[in-house]
Amino acid sequence: MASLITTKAMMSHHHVLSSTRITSLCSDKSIDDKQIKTKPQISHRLFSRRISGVTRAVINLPASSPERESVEGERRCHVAWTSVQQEKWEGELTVQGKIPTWLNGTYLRNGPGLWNIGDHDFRHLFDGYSTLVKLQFDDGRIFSGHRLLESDAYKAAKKHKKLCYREFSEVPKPARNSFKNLFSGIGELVKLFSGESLTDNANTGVVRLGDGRVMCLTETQKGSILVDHETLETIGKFEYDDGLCDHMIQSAHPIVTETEMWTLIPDLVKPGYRVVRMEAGSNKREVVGRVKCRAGSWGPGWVHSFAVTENYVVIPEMPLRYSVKNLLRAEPTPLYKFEWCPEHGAFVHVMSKLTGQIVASVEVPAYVTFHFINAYEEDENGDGKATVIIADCCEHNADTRILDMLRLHTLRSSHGHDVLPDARIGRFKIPLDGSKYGKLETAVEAEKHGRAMDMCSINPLYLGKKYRYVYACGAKRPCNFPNALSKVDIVEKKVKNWHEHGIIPSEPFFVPRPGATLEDDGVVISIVSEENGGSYAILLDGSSFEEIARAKFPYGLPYGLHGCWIPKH
Ligand SMILES: CC(=O)/C=C/C=C(C)/C=C/C1=C(C)CCCC1(C)C
Ligand SMILES: CC(/C=C/C=O)=C\C=C\C=O
Ligand SMILES: [Fe+2]
Repeated sequence: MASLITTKAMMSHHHVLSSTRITSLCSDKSIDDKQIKTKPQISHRLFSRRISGVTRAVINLPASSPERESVEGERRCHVAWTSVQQEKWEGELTVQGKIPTWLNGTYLRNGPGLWNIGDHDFRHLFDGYSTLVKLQFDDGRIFSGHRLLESDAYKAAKKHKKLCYREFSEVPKPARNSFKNLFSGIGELVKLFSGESLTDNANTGVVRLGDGRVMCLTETQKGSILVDHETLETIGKFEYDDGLCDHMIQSAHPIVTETEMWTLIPDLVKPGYRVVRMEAGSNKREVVGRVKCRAGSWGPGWVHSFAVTENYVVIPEMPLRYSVKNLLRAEPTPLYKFEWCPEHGAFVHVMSKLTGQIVASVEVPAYVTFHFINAYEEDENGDGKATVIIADCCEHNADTRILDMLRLHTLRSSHGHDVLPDARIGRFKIPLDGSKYGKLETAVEAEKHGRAMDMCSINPLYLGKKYRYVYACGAKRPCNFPNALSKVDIVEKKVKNWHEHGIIPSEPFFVPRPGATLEDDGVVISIVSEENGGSYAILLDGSSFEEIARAKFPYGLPYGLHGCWIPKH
């Protein structure tokens, strides 16, 4: 059987893994002929298909695969939007350059990596099944691997060869029998509001909790799943022990420190958000306070992420709002489960972490953001009392088109075309003096980072504090998706960009050097999908933003979303 896994990788992963644990379909030398014949077939039925109009990259397919023949001569789509071809792989990567000796630990990245079940192709980037990728840095070497997360949604899809749970844009097909339909329609409604039909496909983020547990997340509360960061095995659901789960949804990006976790739980019935805190080591979230939405009876604003300062929680109320009407629709609307209601205002609320009281609630210009970057308190009078909250986010110029640009068909068919809507670093200024209005300004001229801005990270030691550097995906135009890594100095308003032709890099993740005193003393890690179907991990110097090292994967990895760092103990 032809395999892309190089001999070197096959030999060297024995350094970290016992051979019995190597279960990759292509890399395991120990599997016998029978397994070789059956396993890839099972895998191909689930994983490998032609996509309408375009074809998946074929680089992972065995030379003899019938799939290879059927795709020869057709246009390939970028590997970033191509499903992984096997459930798991592990091996050592060959490093070019030199990994800093202090970089010991695991970078773990989550993201949707499988976008089809049987004959059914998913519609949206956010629908894909969670695929974890690890880069384990060990004394200058990198041991790597990927693995599909064993969520109930993925396991059911694999077993029944069809979609069984509601994903971001996909809804399982109702039963065919029309008599049954009436009852099943009511049943579906009940299942939606009980959360039963919602996905637990935790494909968005991954965090290391203060007690060392590693949790994958998405926007459904069921989609909080614990994993083993070394084997990438799924441990099981994170069981919240607090009775707050009837609220079904959550922010995909909790804010986690060594001692606690903060998150937001939107309330679809009485539009608002619960602000909750969970102590490290606990499974119990305590409600610190509640924010009532300003836009009256409309659904709460979509809250993918939020921000904190040292003393406050910054809660966005975007004009892009959850829509119960759209939630009930089987077919997606242009804005999926949301609706755009700028006429009802855009707001930002600020809550005291200590008392749960709202200390500011301001109207701001309309905005669209997935990701807050950071926030801090500014003391304009120099008397030690905060007068204004600064909150920065990746802002899409209040243009909701970005949500639909992330449809897989668009991503696959428009590579190289300049169709990516402009984005910027949006800076909210929220006065703490009771003013009605806050400001939203462009922090740094967007042209300097190619008018794309998303998937950000900062030095985690500056969380909630005055800071200077943002690492994010920017662009080298023309492009249909952020295709560069950018380091933005928001104080000096300077940008350093890193780009190679045809690439799609994932979130640049900053890891500080232990003992460093400068904010940008550290490295930036990203995983890059290449136009030729390959992929590599890249390490940039946090200060110069120049390449320090790279390590090629023996196969192409799709785009991924967010990552975390787990230091070696
Ligand atoms: C990948 C990513 O960034 C976002 C994923 C969001 C998901 C899976 C949202 C799912 C939802 C449902 C399945 C129904 C309820 C609404 C909503 C939270 C949007
Ligand atoms: C990948 C993305 C936006 C890119 C646009 O420029 C958003 C991802 C959101 C979820 O994590
Ligand atoms: Fe996100």
